[in-house]
Amino acid sequence: MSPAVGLDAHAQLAAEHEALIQFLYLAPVGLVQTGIDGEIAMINPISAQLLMPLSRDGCLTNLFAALEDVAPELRHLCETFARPNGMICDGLHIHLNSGVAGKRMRVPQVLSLSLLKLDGARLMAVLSDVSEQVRRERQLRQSDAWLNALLTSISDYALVGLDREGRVSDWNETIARVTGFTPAVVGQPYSVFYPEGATTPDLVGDRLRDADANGWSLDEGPRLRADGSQFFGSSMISPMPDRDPEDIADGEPAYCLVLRDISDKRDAIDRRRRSVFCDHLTGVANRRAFFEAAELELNRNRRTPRPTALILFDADHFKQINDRHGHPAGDRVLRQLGAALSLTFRQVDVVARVGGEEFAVLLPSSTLAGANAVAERLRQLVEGQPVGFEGASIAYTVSAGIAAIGAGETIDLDTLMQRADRALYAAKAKGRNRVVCWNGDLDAA
Ligand SMILES: Nc1nc2c(ncn2[C@@H]2O[C@H](COP(=O)(O)OP(=O)(O)OP(=O)(O)O)[C@@H](O)[C@H]2O)c(=O)[nH]1
Repeated sequence: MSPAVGLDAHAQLAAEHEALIQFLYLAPVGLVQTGIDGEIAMINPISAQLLMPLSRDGCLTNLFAALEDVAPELRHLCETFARPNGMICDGLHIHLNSGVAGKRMRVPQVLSLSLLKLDGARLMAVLSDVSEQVRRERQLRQSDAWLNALLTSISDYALVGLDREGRVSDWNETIARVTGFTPAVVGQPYSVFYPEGATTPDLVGDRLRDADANGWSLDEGPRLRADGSQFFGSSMISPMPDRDPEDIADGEPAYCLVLRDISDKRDAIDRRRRSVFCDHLTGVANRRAFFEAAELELNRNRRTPRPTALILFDADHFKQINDRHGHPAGDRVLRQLGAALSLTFRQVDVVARVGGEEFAVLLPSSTLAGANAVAERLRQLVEGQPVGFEGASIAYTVSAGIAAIGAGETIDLDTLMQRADRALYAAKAKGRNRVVCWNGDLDAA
């Protein structure tokens, strides 16, 4: 090798060494190069900052000595490392609180140390402050422990995570305890906990929107266990706190459903509800309950367009029944009609007595044709079932008028009621004991 070439190579080596030193100094982690006995040959500023609080006399000359109080095993670990090079320890957590004075915030509490044997004479240590990460992990473990304690100790609540579409996002013991459902329930809409007719896909979505708008949505009524048996329950849905809907991936929990078995409170709840919202004679909803429910449904309808139908039923020649058999007999007929309506319509339909012998039924998510079919079934049922009263058999019939809101149509409740009323009037005019659906011609007539 000529002297000139040797000089060039030497200069290049020196430059590379300089660049390496620069890197070590600027690296975002603590780096310390030591001899095999821990004597420090090079230390970058971050390491110095992390290790200085550990130094007893204020000078850092030996890594093992600096860490003696908090990681006394380190020296022995290196001495017994037999291989010529390799990783002596990787991400060893060194807890500083016990040996180091000053536990104020910002003073590192936990260091992570990786120690690499470079060759027979040199070690390289990589140090970082992982206090925050360890604190978060501990917090997470504590929250998990709390949650587990809750999940194992509560017996009459089921805590169900729901995804953005209202599907069960994960399973836990409380779901099994209250409903008997296995992990196979994951991915199913939460209506799986409702008996048939107690909710519809539209209502499932409505409750989620209500929870978004108001912070929560509560409903009470019959609930279903996995074995098909029912219980009286309350369902409270609330959006997961502090979660941006945009950030929630498919299948991740977006809502929390608290399903509670309140069978023991059913009587009290029923009594309270009946006294405010039920018609005292027939037990179906009263006028007030009907108009409240109908307004609510039409508001939902405006937000999420879908068909909704309204049927008005009126007992035919009811005055004659009263006149011929007496008022108590008339009352019996009205009670029987209320019961027949409750049995014929779904639980999501609102059956109400809105006048003396007039009943209204609001059918969410139903078309005119669908409502017509059920109204006709009810008409035939009444016609074929005379009411027994004090030895007399009282045959009677009903007439019905139906109006509906098509998906995307916006009609207010007054207009809907007027249309159903006109259809009912037409049914009476055509001879009674029939069902008539509203159409534009009725308005003209
Ligand atoms: N028993 C009983 N009768 C009632 C009650 N409320 C209203 N009525 C009676 O229902 C009858 C309604 O009579 P109308 O409005 O003339 O109607 P209708 O006889 O049914 O004749 P159409 O409706 O035209 O077929 C009246 O006689 C009322 O007194 C009630 O709670 N109990």
